[in-house]
Amino acid sequence: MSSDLSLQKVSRHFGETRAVDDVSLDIRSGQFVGVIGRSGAGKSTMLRLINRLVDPTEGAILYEGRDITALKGKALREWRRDCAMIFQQFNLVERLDVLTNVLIGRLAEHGFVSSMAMRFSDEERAMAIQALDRLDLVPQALQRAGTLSGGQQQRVAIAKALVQQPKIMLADEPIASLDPANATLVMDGLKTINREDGITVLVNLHTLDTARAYCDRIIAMRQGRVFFDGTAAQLTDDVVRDIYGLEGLREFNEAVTSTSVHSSVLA
Ligand SMILES: Nc1ncnc2c1ncn2[C@@H]1O[C@H](COP(=O)(O)OP(=O)(O)OP(=O)(O)O)[C@@H](O)[C@H]1O
Repeated sequence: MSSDLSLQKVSRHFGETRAVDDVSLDIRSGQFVGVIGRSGAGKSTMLRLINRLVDPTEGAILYEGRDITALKGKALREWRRDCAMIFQQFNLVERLDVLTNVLIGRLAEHGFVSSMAMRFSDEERAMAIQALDRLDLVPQALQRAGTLSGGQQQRVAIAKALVQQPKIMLADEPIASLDPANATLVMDGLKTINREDGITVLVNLHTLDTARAYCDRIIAMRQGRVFFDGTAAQLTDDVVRDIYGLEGLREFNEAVTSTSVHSSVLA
């Protein structure tokens, strides 16, 4: 298949710490993949490796057969546009309005001068409004981003990522700071984009039932390694207990009761 993402024996060490340790994965285009694991398991580092925010110590990452770890300059900027990143803390400019924040997602397409002036075409504005509409945020378009709720801000971040017209969306704990209702809206937004646009989604999550509710495939990491890679149905409590021990199962279940979200898309 031509548009697969492939991690081949990828490791990233920070001093003595093996944040990601000999990970090999093939991710088919259009999959919705959840990455779970305890704090420090290597989830963020794995997403950052794919987006090239960090470079691997060893191994290769291929996309459509091309080694993206070798990209530089314009090619690297294009790769970062192709794999949009969403962060736990939204990464918006709070003093700017929502529409402008979304349009900032288009800057990778602009030259230096037009970027500095933040000049956008009518077509780009229409694209941004359409993205906001898909996330039910048109009424907030002219509001300052900092005045929105956390869940709304995260949906703005998704709209901003959408106007990049990415092939992959990497979401690093996108619902960790949100209440269950807002978490559901954000996960539903990601799922809709995945289904309607065929964008591959890789999302780091710390709750099992969110991963089970939304993901075609769940990857569980522990100490930088992949310990489980399968479907939600295969990730039974028994498997979780084998992977993380009784304490791990309890920890996940506690997280589930405090922040569980349920998919309205899948309902
Ligand atoms: N820039 C860095 N410098 C040094 N150590 C790092 C760096 N980034 C990550 N690490 C270490 O690598 C390991 C994996 O961290 P990572 O953030 O990828 O885990 P995680 O599973 O995403 O955890 P969390 O859920 O807490 O974000 C941890 O031990 C962390 O301290």
